[in-house]
Amino acid sequence: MENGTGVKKVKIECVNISKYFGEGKDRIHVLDNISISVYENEFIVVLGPGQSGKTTLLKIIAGLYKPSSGKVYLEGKEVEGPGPDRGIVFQRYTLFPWKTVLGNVEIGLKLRGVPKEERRKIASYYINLVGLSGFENHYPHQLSGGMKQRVGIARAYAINPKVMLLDEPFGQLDAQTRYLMEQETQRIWQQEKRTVIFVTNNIEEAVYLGDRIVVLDGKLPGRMKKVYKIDLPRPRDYTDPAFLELRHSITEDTQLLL
Ligand SMILES: Nc1ncnc2c1ncn2[C@@H]1O[C@H](COP(=O)(O)OP(=O)(O)OP(=O)(O)O)[C@@H](O)[C@H]1O
Repeated sequence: MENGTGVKKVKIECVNISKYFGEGKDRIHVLDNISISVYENEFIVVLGPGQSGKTTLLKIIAGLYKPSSGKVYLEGKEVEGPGPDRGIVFQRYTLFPWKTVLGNVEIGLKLRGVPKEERRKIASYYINLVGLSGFENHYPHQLSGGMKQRVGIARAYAINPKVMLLDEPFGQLDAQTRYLMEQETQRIWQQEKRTVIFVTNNIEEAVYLGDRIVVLDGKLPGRMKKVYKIDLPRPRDYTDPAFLELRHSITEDTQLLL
């Protein structure tokens, strides 16, 4: 995170982001004055209950929505639309059903005109990183939910984005698979550091993964309620007393909201 001079480099900066949808009496105020600086290689978790504007915030950072006011900067440059410098993993599986695992992971590289041999090499590396070696020629319908999200993560990594944006990627998985995927996410991130913004409504997941947790208020418009710094060593352990204590105190702090 530090650049050798002890100064942390800001990767993403959200400045006074507010967002409204609709007009007149149908106008909904979804986000209010959100400001966050995310440092290089930091793992930021945005934690909030359903309908607190988390996905909207992520889509604004992705450039898929424009903020009603405020600005997002990536490495100091204003975000004006989507781009390959941001890799996105959504809650719902967004794989192409007619493409194999390899085809799905390669797609971003193919679109950028990376030659076949090179893209195969890059895709194979990331398929291996997410633990799917041997499944290159499988189609999405042959994969479990956890495996599909692994493909989504490999695909996002393969384009070598500056920032990874993950929107409740494990929200659809059963509890067991979710734990496994959280552990895998931590392992992958420790192996291949990236700046990550990870959205969830799950406190335990937030404490397990985050360097910092940004808590959004429970009712619309989403406002920043509190920011926690999580200094627990990695790999983290769900049963470690320090982990449980933090989880407990964040739950107590936010129980009216979550
Ligand atoms: N494209 C849109 N058009 C109109 N309203 C929208 C749009 N996207 C989001 N909203 C409004 O914003 C509110 C918050 O949605 P958002 O998906 O950002 O919240 P969230 O915290 O991610 O919720 P969840 O955890 O349930 O996915 C929604 O209730 C909806 O009213």
